[in-house]
Amino acid sequence: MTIHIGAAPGQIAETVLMPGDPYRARWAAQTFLDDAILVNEVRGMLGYTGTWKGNRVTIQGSGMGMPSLSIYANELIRDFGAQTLIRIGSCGGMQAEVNLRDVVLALTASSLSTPSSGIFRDLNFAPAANYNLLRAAAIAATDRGVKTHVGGIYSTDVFYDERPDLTEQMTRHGILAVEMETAELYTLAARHRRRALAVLTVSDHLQTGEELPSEERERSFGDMVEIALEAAFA
Ligand SMILES: O=P(O)(O)O[C@H]1O[C@H](CO)[C@@H](O)[C@H]1O
Ligand SMILES: O=c1cc[nH]c(=O)[nH]1
Repeated sequence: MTIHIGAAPGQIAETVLMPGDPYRARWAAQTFLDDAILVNEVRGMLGYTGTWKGNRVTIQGSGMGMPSLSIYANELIRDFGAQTLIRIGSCGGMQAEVNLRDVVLALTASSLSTPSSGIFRDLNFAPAANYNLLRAAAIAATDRGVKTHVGGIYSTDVFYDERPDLTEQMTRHGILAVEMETAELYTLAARHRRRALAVLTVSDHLQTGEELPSEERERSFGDMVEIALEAAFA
């Protein structure tokens, strides 16, 4: 048990999927895991542990933004021994070819700052995915026939952005999508020698203003969860 995760020792699996939304953690556990049990509800940040094809998996909400994810990822790694951490999140498309429902596999995550920025100071550390997870996820997505993009994403601190110039620069430099957690997840994984990946679903588009209707989200998010599970145990 830690300050933010009430699970007993041994209740967290070595493989952890991390959605921002705790209700997505519950839905994914109930939909994809066998024998899922609730292992955390501190602050309503739900976590479940069960099995997928016989493999133990925990699905733990991270909350929104890098400071929140940083708390959960740190405790999962340092106190519960998590080895593989895969974010399953929504993102906003930033390129014309990145459409609603597409999956984005984050090769790298650029950011203006992360909770780890104080460590790097003026060094531009490049947070990057684990290659084996990324490759396995790309194969799983192709096998499922899901339109998938692999490339750089942008992890921002603010959803309501007052710096449109930053979005413009990111788009200009080929960044595929924006979300709010991956840069810190990849940085923590590098620091602690763990495997990390972000598998994202495009839920809206910054240039076109399109949004995925809520009733269609579940099917699209389902592809993302299964790609993450297949990559974790490839
Ligand atoms: O759908 P999740 O995983 O929460 O991810 C995205 O959605 C939230 C913003 O609405 C941020 O957490 C962002 O990263
Ligand atoms: O952080 C996010 C997540 C989804 N869509 C966005 O535009 N931003």
